[in-house]
Amino acid sequence: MTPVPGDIQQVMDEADCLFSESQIEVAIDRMAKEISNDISGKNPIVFSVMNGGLVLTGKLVTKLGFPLEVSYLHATRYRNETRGSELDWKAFPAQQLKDRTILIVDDIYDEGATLGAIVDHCRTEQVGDLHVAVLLNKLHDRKARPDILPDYIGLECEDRFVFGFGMDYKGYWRNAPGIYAVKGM
Ligand SMILES: O=P(O)(O)OC[C@H]1O[C@H](OP(=O)(O)OP(=O)(O)O)[C@H](O)[C@@H]1O
Ligand code: HPA
Repeated sequence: MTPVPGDIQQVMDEADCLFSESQIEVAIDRMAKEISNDISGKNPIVFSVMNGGLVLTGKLVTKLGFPLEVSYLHATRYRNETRGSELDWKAFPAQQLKDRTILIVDDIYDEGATLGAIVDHCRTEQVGDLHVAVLLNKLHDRKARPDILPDYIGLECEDRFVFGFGMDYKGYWRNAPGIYAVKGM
């Protein structure tokens, strides 16, 4: 058996809980209502931004009571680190995006470079109608593309490294049911 790295359990034990599971559920319910008002009846494709968007996407789509397709894309720039670097496109959307209504779903809007690249790709592919949903907006003045703001934001947090509900600490704790901040970060 490959052991879990030594600091992983300790990070959870010492973390500050920023949002509980029930607070997150309330936020997702609100997002689902807002999204339904905007794209119900538009035959959208919902793209989960892997890996972080996985948990929110799963929760969110069960609350959208109209026909839609679910798919994924994978753009990553943190690679299990706590600082982002250059963006690596691991999987572009497989579908034709031209003239489609698209909903991009991700866990966190931090510096925004990831979302910026995804929006640029969607525009290049001439999507019809583009919407972006994120669970968490991290509040700071380092946004790479201040012109791009997600249409649907679940919660806002202070400028700390967070994990849980899709977000990882060194690849772990995406499965944590709340949102936590690493002690001292
Ligand atoms: O706003 P930014 O500063 O660009 O950061 C946000 C992005 O970073 C994380 O992905 P990550 O690169 O960790 O990939 P992963 O989800 O596959 O771990 C997160 O899931 C977002 O997609
Ligand atoms: O604070 C964060 N936590 C986890 N993943 C992230 N990706 C960007 N920012 C973060």
